[in-house]
Amino acid sequence: MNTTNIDDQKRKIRKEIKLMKQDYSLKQRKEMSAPILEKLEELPEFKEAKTVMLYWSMSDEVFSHDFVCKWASKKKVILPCVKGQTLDLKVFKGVEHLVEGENYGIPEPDGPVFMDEDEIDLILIPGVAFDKENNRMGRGKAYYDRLLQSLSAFKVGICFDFQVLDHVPIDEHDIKMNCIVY
Ligand SMILES: Nc1nc2c(c(=O)[nH]1)N(C=O)[C@@H](CNc1ccc(C(=O)N[C@@H](CCC(=O)O)C(=O)O)cc1)CN2
Ligand SMILES: Nc1ncnc2c1ncn2[C@@H]1O[C@H](COP(=O)(O)OP(=O)(O)OP(=O)(O)O)[C@@H](O)[C@H]1O
Repeated sequence: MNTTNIDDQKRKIRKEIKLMKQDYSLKQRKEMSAPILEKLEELPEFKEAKTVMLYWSMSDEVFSHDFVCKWASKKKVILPCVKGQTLDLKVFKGVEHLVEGENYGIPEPDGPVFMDEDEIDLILIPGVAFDKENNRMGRGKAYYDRLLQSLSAFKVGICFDFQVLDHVPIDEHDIKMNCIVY
């Protein structure tokens, strides 16, 4: 199978998942998110982690805002910042220090870039779809694929249950998760 074909398959899945997500209100999404985040908190790798990279959820993802705030007083919490084709990492210092990011307007920390990538013990990664073999597909910009190439942290994919498929198409760049919580 050639790459174009895989990109086509991914595009089809992104469209299908997008339709399923439209069924949920913010209230429902928060209710669906709580038990997923509780599972994450039970993971030994999360409990032991001192530095974690989380994400500030967009309107169709597992709701993470309260989770980020909750854990920021107990662990060093890093968030991704869009910088051209790549992601910068910055330490979360509170909601009042979030600014609108470039391109997608996702809130991200202001302040200096966090350079100690090796210090990150665990990284929580949202995605459009995952499969039982721990494969992940994202929004199609390969931001996380590029970032993960240089990180050795424990990788946890996170999504709603309807986003776990039997099989997601993968190409040579895609990096597997260590586990998925949903
Ligand atoms: N919460 C969160 N933060 C994140 C990511 C993410 O997936 N979730 N990212 C993970 O990479 C990076 C941002 N990447 C993004 C890539 C695409 C789109 C997006 O809105 N895409 C449109 C269609 C594409 C387009 O605009 O051409 C869409 O999905 O509808 C948003 C963020 C860094 N921060
Ligand atoms: N490390 C990489 N370097 C250069 N190009 C890449 C890399 N990883 C993926 N690509 C290319 O970028 C495009 C998008 O990749 P892909 O569909 O895997 O992104 P994604 O994992 O869904 O997105 P994201 O990681 O942003 O959530 C593909 O055409 C892919 O071949």
